[in-house]
Amino acid sequence: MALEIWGVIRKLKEEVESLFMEIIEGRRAAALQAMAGHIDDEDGQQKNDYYGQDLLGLMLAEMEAAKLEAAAPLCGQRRRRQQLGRMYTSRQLMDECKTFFFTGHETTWLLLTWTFMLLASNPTWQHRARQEALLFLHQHGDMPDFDMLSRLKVLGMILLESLRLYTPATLLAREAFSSIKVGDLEIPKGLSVWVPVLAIHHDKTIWGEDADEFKPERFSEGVAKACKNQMAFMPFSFGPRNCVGQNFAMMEAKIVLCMLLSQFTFHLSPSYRHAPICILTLQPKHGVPIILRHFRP
Ligand code: HEM
Repeated sequence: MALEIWGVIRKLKEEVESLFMEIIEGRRAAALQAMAGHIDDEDGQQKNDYYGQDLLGLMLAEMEAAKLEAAAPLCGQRRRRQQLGRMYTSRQLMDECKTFFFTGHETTWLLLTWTFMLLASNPTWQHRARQEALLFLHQHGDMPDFDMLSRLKVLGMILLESLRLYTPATLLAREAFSSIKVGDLEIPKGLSVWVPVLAIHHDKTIWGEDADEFKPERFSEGVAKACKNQMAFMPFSFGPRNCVGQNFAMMEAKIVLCMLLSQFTFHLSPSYRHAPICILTLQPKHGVPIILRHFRP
């Protein structure tokens, strides 16, 4: 049985990797074709956006630039690029794509899924969120920028409370590279340390007796005032390996919420069964069926 599972995992891994490789090679081929047809822009400068402006495009353009520089006589810039390790192989590029896809996709859909469940079960907060979204869209139109989105206070509080109660990444794993002492704890070299984020987010000694309740107002004056120790709120982790996509994720979630709240009301389907389970991330075992109704202001 165990061997069978490893076989399935290996097959899935190969499938995912060949899919990413196909995307990368497809992008490269399209860029080469575009370059062959149109080398210079109006100022006679070589264009560098043939690969596209998304993350994959930027990484491919950087790889190409590093390759060209490697072929040129050694200069300061070339040395700098090599120092920064930008001479990626296609395999490394594919690994980067995998990291971003898996860390960025599932976590964000889980944040949105749990937030819709919470709003559908809390009509008062749903109403407050919709009022804010409608006012925001009225003031800023369809193309809000990052600064504007950061002013969405009610939606921000709701998302933080959702990240606290149903944090997508339920635990953080680390390994001690050397023996250290943390408070009273002696941690020997090589020990695996798991930080139980979900349990910390529900700890009544930190958040109060209402720790299990949905109360976005606890974040009305920021994270520092919401609990006894602001390090206890860690949906995106802390330190040098924390989430590089956290601002992007919050921005994305606010845009999706604004758009849907302005057009629909949400109600939990009677078939909804509340069953969060941890499969690395915190997922609704039976999904979150929601009934949408067109909203007319
Ligand atoms: C609600 C959404 C998200 C949550 C809750 C989340 C959570 C986390 C957490 C807890 C970590 C640290 C893991 C650890 O320390 O072991 C992490 C790392 C990471 N996240 Fe996110 N993430 C989210 C969205 C995103 C998005 C949208 C992206 C990319 C666009 C992203 C990219 C990454 C990457 C690349 C890392 C690894 C950073 C490193 O190892 O240096 N995440 N994320």
